[in-house]
Amino acid sequence: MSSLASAPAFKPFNLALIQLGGVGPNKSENLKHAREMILNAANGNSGVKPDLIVLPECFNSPYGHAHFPVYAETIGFRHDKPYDVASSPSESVKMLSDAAKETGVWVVGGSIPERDPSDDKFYNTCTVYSPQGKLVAMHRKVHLFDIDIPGKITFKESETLTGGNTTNFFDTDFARVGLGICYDVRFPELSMIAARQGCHVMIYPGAFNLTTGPMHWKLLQQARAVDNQVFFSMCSPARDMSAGYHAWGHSMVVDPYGTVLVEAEEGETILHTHIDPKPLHDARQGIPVTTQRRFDVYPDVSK
Ligand SMILES: O=C(O)CCC(=O)C(=O)O
Repeated sequence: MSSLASAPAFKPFNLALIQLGGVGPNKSENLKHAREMILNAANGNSGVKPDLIVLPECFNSPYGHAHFPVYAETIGFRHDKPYDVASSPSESVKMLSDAAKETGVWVVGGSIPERDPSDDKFYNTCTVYSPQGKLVAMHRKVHLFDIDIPGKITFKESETLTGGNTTNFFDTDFARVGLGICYDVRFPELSMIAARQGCHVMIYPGAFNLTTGPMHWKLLQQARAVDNQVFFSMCSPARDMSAGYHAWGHSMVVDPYGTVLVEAEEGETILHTHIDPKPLHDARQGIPVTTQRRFDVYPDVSK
């Protein structure tokens, strides 16, 4: 959870999504490659450096409920307490913080399996770093990916994970950014709350699959973008058919009209986009749903 002080002014910025490939069983290799890709992304596109770099869900370990406890790291971050990265027990936190500091860019560190020693539970957790390398925000996936589509895909994150119980955003000098992870996108409440708390952009590291990816990956991002008149972006791992989980890829950025600004294919790539606040302001002015809500008709969602 983050402070509800007024949101920063929304300014133009450059966003880079790393559709990371080659995530395998060796965590040190995964971290090394993710770091190299952050440095590559920070070199920018035609000399335009990004302000914010995003990694995908579960970037330091294979994806699957059996892997989470094996790869889990203690992070120990709390939004209401100062956090010292130098004494963090998490090697992933240290790498992400160093990479943010070295490049001078905001980093949304995808997600990693987290173990919280205070309750001895495991979470799917996203951490966020300022350009000074400070860990400023954290989001634990709220809605666990438990689905069963016979003959296609059965997945049960709740076998080993616990869902987080907070909504989260962070403030930069260019936008207020709301956080979610993958399956969270299916629950409009999370992004609706973030938008009503002043978020301009939603970033959801994610890893849809070859069944639900073609069905819903783009549709859900467009829906959440249009519902809330915000920019919406999900960053996926690259597809690896030799891995246990086949990610859909297709990382993308959608504007507040629902227009897809950029979309990857399935392989490893870095997507660079310029985010211009104008479509957000134009959409809200021209189709003013954000001021036309009838909370008298649905008071249970008015808080
Ligand atoms: O919602 C879906 O279809 C996929 C979700 C997912 O892969 C995840 O939460 O990791």
